Amino acid sequence: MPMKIFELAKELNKGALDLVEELKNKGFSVRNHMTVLSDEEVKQVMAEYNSAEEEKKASSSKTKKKVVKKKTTKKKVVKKAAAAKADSSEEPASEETETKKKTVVRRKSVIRKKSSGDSEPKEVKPAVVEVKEETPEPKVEEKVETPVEEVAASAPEVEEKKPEEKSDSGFGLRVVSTEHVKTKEEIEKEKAEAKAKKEAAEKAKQEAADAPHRFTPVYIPPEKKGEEGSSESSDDKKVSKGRMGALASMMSGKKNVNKSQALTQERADTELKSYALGGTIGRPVYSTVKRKKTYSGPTKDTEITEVKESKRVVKLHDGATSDQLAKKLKVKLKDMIDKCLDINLLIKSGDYIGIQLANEIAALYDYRAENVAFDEDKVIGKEQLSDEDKSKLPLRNPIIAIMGHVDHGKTTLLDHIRNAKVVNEEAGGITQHIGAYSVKAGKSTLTFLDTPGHAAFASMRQRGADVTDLVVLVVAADDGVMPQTRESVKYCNNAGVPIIVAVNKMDKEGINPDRIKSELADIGITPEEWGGDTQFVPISALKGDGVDDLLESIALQTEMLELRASDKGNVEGVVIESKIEHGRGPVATILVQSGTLKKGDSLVVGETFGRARSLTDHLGKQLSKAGPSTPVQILGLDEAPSPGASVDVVKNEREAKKIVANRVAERKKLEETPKAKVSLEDFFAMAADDGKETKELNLIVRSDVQGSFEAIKQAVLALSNSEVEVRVIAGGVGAINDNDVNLADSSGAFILGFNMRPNTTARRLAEEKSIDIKTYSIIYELINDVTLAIEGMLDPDTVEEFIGRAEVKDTFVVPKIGTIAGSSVIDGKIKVGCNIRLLRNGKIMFDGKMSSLKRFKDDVKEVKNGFECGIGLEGYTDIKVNDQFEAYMLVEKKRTLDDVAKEEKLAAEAAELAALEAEEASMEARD
Ligand SMILES: Nc1nc2c(ncn2[C@@H]2O[C@H](COP(=O)(O)OP(=O)(O)OP(=O)(O)O)[C@@H](O)[C@H]2O)c(=O)[nH]1
Repeated sequence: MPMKIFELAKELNKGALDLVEELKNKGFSVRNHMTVLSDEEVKQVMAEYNSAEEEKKASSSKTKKKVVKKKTTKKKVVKKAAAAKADSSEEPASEETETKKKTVVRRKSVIRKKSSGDSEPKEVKPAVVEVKEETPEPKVEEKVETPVEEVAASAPEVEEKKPEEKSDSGFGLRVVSTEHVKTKEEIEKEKAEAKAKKEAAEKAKQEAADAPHRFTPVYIPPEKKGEEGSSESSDDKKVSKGRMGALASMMSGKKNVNKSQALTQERADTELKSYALGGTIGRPVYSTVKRKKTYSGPTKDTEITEVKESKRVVKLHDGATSDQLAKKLKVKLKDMIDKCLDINLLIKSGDYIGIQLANEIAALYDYRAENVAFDEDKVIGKEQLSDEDKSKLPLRNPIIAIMGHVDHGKTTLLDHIRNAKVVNEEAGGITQHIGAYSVKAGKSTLTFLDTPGHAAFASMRQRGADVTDLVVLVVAADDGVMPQTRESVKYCNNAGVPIIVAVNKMDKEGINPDRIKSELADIGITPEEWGGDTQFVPISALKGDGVDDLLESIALQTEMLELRASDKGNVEGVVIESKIEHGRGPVATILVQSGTLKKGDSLVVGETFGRARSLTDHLGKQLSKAGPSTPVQILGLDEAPSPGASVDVVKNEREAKKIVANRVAERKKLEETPKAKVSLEDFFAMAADDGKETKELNLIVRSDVQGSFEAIKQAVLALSNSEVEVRVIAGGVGAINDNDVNLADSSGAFILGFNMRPNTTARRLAEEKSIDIKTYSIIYELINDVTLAIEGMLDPDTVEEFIGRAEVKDTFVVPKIGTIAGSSVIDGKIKVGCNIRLLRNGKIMFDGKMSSLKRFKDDVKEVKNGFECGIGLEGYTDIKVNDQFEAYMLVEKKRTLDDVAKEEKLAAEAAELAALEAEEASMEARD
């Protein structure tokens, strides 16, 4: 019965397509599994199939043996493969190679499983698979390189079996070759060819062995880092590392890219963008990527450029703070401070440095400081004369000041000179109090500076001394050298002003002029008759005795000084006194020091300016001009100038205003400059260390208006007490000037400004002399600071502070130590180092220091109430049972002015009581 192939395959329990293949091989004319086989064909196939089945059964035992054999072969292959690993590649004909060759052949075979389901194919399959597994892929590739003839020669077993299988296996297990199945002849031919090739290869190999050695490139994997004997250079490593790093970055997606990679990426992005833009504008837009220029090797030698000499200048307006200076010098402040120490200069942040000092500091850095502040001298046109030029100038009248202690007769002497000499000689004239006047003494004319009253004496003295050529030191013969006498001497020495001593009150009885000479000689003023150079003139200011001699001596002495000044050129002067008079406005007495002041001149006086509308001398006479050493009173200033202020004549009012504006600006700038805060207490801590016998607080007070000056003066003077005397030795209305600073320097006084600041030159001077100036705008603060200063000068009170009491219970004598009192603390505590009193029935037996304090045998620091202890006394052993110890500490307590006031009140009351008692006693005695 005809059947379709797939039906027959089903019958035979085979795959339809397999059957199609088989039938094709057997020469059946079949196209596919749907091909219909004729009845005969079906029978033929069935017959063949059955005979094959029988044959298969009969040969099943034989097949098993084959399998075993295959297994053995496999084991052999594995073993040989392992052995081959150890063998060198120089043994191409080894068994391993044979196995591999087999493998190569088998790789080209497809193993089909018999559909009968018996165990045989199952056993075969793993066998083949195992062979495959035992032959790793890379090895197969290696074997591919093996000459073909070798493969052919070494694979006879498999190849030879193929025809057998084909012939007798039928539908059994078969190795189906996808390639052409070679015939015997072909195999023989191939063998012959392979043999010939092998011989040729061996011959070539032999020739190669005989030939000279050739380098064979061999890949050596990179050695591990740190491995010894690494042949890889560091550069190679770097490159390799770089590449690997880049690769790693790419793999990880990290942006760990170098500059060039970044640049490339940037370019790529830019390009991408441009393409994107191209979509809209029709063409790609390229932008230039600026490549950063990098230094790629030596080009030019680097030259250190020196700052030109002309540029090594720091320009300062009179000065600068240390911070500003460091900035201008382009150095760190800390470095500058350190460097300044090299020149023994201690500066700190915020310190104001004047131009001179700034120049010194700048020099440390090869710079120089240039003052670019408004050059007043240049505008005024001041000239510095040489000594030779000065010696050619005409002589001028001497300026004389009178100094001395309170009530020694200064005013009396001045009055006498003025009344006797001025009034008498200038008959009919009415003397004007202008603070200075000139008198005739022989051929000379002497100009005396008036010193109005005790209160303002210090101020006038200071002013006078600074402008005076000679000082008459008045010393009362009945009183001798007193504090202000010494102070005057000190000041004159400091200013380099010669002295003539007027020994006054010679009319008094019981005086001892030699005592004065002796006392003054002790402070360096030695009389001529004692070998010194100071004239001592005995006078009586009250009676006028010796005054002519005094004037004569003054004239003589000043003649020797050869005082010269030009009556031409720039006018220079100083303000002696100033006030505002009702109806006249600001009035100032000026002492012309150089040049000739003319009526109508434009003036700059301190921080004010104006025109000299009128010039009046001390006799009230109007002058058209005033030459050197002439005191004149002027009207026409804008404000009342400060005493001591300098007077300059300028071209016109415009220039005067310019100068004044600059001075005001300077002052304001100074006010803004942070100043080191030093309390008056600090000052006095230093002053106290000077070891002065008497405690005096000398002050120089400058204020904006006379009223406040007087108020301040009265307030601070009122703070004087039995221990500290407050003295206002100079001051008044006006800016703190050079003279104030000089006076402070010589007298150790402190400068206080109330609504007043130092002028430019005074500030510089104070800086040079390290004089601290304190300024206030509230009187209370000023008074408070002075109070604190005084309190700082007061000796502290030592007060007793009770700390405890103990009772003696027993006494012991300890060798080398002495008597120890076994005591019980009954109040407070007993402390080591405290003072201790021994009381016996209330009587003080000992008052001193404790030598030891013990608890049992141990030294202790303190023993509290209720505990027992052993007490030893320094240098005292007579301690008895029931005695009491009183422990106390001596504590220093700062005293205040209130304390002093109370003490003084108590002292006054006690003195009054004592006086009363004394009076009563005397009355009783009389009765
Ligand atoms: N006996 C006598 N008394 C004199 C003489 N000179 C001054 N006096 C008196 O001493 C006192 C003080 O004289 P002043 O001239 O006021 O002394 P001062 O030094 O100017 O005093 P202050 O201005 O307060 O510093 C007055 O009572 C004078 O009369 C003198 O030569 N003989």
